[in-house]
Amino acid sequence: MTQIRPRRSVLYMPGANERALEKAKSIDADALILDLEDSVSPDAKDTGRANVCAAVTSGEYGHRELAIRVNSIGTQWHDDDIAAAAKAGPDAILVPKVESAEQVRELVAAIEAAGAPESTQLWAMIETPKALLHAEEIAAAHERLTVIVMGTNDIVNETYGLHVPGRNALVLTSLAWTLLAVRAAGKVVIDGVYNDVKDAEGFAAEARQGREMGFDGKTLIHPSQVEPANEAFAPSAADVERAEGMIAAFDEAAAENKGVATYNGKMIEELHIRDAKRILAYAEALQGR
Ligand SMILES: CC(C)(COP(=O)(O)OP(=O)(O)OC[C@H]1O[C@@H](n2cnc3c(N)ncnc32)[C@H](O)[C@@H]1OP(=O)(O)O)[C@@H](O)C(=O)NCCC(=O)NCCSC(=O)C[C@H](O)C(=O)O
Ligand SMILES: [Mg+2]
Repeated sequence: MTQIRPRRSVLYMPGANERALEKAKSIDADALILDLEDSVSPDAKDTGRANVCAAVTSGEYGHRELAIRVNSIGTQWHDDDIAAAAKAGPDAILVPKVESAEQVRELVAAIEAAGAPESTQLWAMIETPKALLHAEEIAAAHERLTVIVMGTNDIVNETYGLHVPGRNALVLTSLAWTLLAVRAAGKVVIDGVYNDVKDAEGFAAEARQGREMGFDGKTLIHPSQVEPANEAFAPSAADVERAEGMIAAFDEAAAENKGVATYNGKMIEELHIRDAKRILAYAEALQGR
């Protein structure tokens, strides 16, 4: 079982917001996206860049995975962002609005040329119609690309859609499609943000929906969303108990040379045991968090 890295809660924060960067040291998110793109105004880009690089090199964020979201390819800030981020060496450099496998390969070459440490992964956002149509090639384009992040705000914007509870149109066109493409490439995929920071119920419903679809976690915009995201995407005590029971029942059947068993009246085969073991590995990875 490959090492599981929990990414239940992936909290964005504006790189120019020093209070948020400070507060994040005590927020129980699995990962932080230190943003230089949409949440940072043009006149604050240089300050944001300096802040996020200092945050990354401070070593004060404990187990939290740190990603720097740079500005997209072709913007006036992109090259300086890549150079500074590569030098700071975060766990990941997140690039928005990626639209092709060729761009992924160019980005890997750029962060390597800028001296990024081996440990710095590339994460890409899929958030435009062209990116969605190329999701499969993007996800499979390079082994250094390990995580895909959904940009649902930009997708709704670019498709002239509406933000509605249940995200019907988004689920059918963009979310399910990208999830399949990323899983086919054996990568990690994180769901988009929920914009109404005051609507805890709506957030919980959307986080549950993302969990049921198979997303690995959810990107967040406010600290109040962290705990409900952690709960939605982590195996519950009941999940762990069921996984242990399934494995025990299957082992008993296997001892009698049977390849199929039942647990609580439901059929279990090898594929169910693989998932049960993944759940136990995930629960173990969360121990001590
Ligand atoms: C949305 C906000 C602007 C709301 O901010 P504010 O009104 O300050 O919220 P609160 O007063 O409730 O804040 C309470 C305390 O929490 C701190 N805080 C708030 N947000 C964050 C955060 N994201 N990370 C860390 N800390 C945070 C406040 O400083 C308060 O602290 P204190 O009172 O001193 O204890 C704000 O939440 C915000 O800026 N959120 C992030 C916005 C962002 O990063 N947007 C970009 C990503 S979304 C996106 O682009 C997705 C994708 O590209 C797409 O296309 O979908
Ligand atoms: Mg976006």
